Amino acid sequence: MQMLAPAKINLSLDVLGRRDDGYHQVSMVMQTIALFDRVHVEEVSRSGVFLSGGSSEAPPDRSNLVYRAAALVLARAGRTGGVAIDLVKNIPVAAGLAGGSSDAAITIKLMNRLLGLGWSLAEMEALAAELGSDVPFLIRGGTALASGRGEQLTALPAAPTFWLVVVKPPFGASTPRVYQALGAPPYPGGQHREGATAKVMAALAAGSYGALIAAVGNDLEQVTIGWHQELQELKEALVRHGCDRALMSGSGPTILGFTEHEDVARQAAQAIEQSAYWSGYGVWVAKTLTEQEGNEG
Ligand SMILES: C[C@](O)(CO)[C@H](O)COP(=O)(O)OP(=O)(O)OC[C@H]1O[C@@H](n2ccc(N)nc2=O)[C@H](O)[C@@H]1O
Ligand SMILES: Nc1ncnc2c1ncn2[C@@H]1O[C@H](COP(=O)(O)OP(=O)(O)OP(=O)(O)O)[C@@H](O)[C@H]1O
Repeated sequence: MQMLAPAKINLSLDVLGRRDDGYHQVSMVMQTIALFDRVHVEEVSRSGVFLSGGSSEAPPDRSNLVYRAAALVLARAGRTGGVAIDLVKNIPVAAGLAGGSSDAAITIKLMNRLLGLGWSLAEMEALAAELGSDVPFLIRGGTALASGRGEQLTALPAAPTFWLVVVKPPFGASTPRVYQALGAPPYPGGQHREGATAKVMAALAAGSYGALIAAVGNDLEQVTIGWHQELQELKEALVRHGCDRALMSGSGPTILGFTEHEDVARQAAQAIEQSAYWSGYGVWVAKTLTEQEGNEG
């Protein structure tokens, strides 16, 4: 039994404050996109979790979120049997695209089905929250509002379909380091400014791509782009090559170019790929997914 695990992007990421437990209070609009890892699971006679595949940056050992998700499901379900899992990585690692979180979410969904556990989506989301803040959203995917530390979800109207040029620099960004560097409020821009999330939600309610790309924003950009000025240049290059807007995803360092047109996305992607200046940068083109499309994957 296998399923595709989609990458996620943040259409907005407002950091509202720092909590006592080391996390930050956030309000963000999350969206899945058609850039996928693949997870294959089957039952085996030996007990335990047997993981293969992965990549040099996400090796198939006990540190892998797929391993941790599978072990958690077996323990919580009280099963003594075993599963063999093969992971094919395509989503870049430590990129701000929540690849590991998506692999973990899909592992929970696959094992729920394979082992006939009968858990509801809400039950799976609760289990997912034990593995990371982004994991619950990836149980359903599509377009959703995430609050709390990112684990409290509210469904939103599906975003109008659009295309993304996804550019991953040849370096990663550590999510805890980025949040730590942001520190406590007040943040530049003012503590009581209207964040991007409210504007993105209004654009989604209106079904307007134009309003949406005017509204997108990410409070963590200032940290990661502050460390890597070339990311600002990359944003400008994507707009120069035809994208309507460019934004960092999650804690970065991946930069997204937004366009309604597949051909514009492919041309912009090709321009970055062929430029010696951006050598070593990984480039993908992906469209947005609805919850329904994610489930078919
Ligand atoms: C940047 C985002 O990907 C945006 O969607 C998420 O906010 C981060 O989600 P994630 O990678 O699943 O994060 P977790 O694995 O839960 O947390 C990793 C670390 O990031 C920091 N962290 C994470 C989420 C949050 N709301 N506040 C935080 O300060 C904490 O230091 C935490 O120990
Ligand atoms: N299956 C996996 N895929 C990717 N990374 C994994 C996996 N399992 C464990 N990891 C570890 O988790 C870290 C973060 O991985 P991931 O690719 O999900 O980060 P990210 O794209 O920055 O996510 P986020 O947007 O949630 O911050 C990696 O540095 C890696 O060591």
